[in-house]
Amino acid sequence: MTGTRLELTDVHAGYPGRPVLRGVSLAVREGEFLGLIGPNGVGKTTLLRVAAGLLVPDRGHARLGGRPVQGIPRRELARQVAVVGQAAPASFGLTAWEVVLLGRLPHLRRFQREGPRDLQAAAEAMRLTGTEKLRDRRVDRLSGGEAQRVQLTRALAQEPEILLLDEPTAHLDIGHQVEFLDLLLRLNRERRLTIVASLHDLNLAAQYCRRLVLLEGGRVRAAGTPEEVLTEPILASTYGTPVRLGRHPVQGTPAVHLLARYQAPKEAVFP
Ligand SMILES: Nc1ncnc2c1ncn2[C@@H]1O[C@H](COP(=O)(O)OP(=O)(O)OP(=O)(O)O)[C@@H](O)[C@H]1O
Repeated sequence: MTGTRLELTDVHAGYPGRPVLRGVSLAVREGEFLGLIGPNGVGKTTLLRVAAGLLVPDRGHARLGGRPVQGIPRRELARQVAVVGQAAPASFGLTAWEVVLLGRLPHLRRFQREGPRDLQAAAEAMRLTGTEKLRDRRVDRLSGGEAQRVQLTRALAQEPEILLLDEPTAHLDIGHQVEFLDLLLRLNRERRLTIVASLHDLNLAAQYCRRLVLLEGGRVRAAGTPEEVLTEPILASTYGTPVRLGRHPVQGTPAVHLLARYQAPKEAVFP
């Protein structure tokens, strides 16, 4: 029996004049790979920010290993939780290697320089994500996908217990999407890294996550296995568009087919 790593209890959170989460409760078990899904603006990023201790809930609690996230000193929190956000943090002029080394900061004392152990962790993370080729490139001159892979590398160099990822595949081509998610799954299974990722691609979410949490209206609309959450009625009402559910031909996981609502008359289609 594995324990709960991260727990949100009746969390209400948002921004001045804009309540977003209105009573979200969820528990993430140790070694779990949880997918967070839901329409634009529903609060996925906000939930991840609360979990990372970057946003204080107005009501309710976020707990990490049973302790209130807000009470955990910053550096200690950063040794436990790594975040890969949608927007890369400002890193003007830094090379990929320098950005990856930033992941070691929580492990260093003030003014302490990186030692062999830190250099090794950074190099190992680059090897895992296949970003060695980008090592000496300036990150502000990388493509969106390359920059995203460097940010994951920084997060892995941090050697966290929990990885929180906000739309990690947003800028990636299909080859890199699969490579990225395969890597996450491998880290999850082989190193028991606990992962929470917000994902818009419901098919990828179904293929990679054993459990999904669907947000709607600031609350959890559905939580469970992909089969339990990805149903035609739930998706149609949450996303406001009809869908058809099928099966992935190889993995057997739910496959969501979108239905175009506009049918062009045949004669209007150019040869
Ligand atoms: N810093 C902010 N100040 C004010 N409002 C914000 C801020 N950040 C986000 N919001 C608003 O809070 C709501 C939830 O945003 P959030 O980014 O959590 O949604 P999301 O589910 O991650 O969306 P998406 O799928 O589009 O990335 C949105 O209406 C957004 O406009």
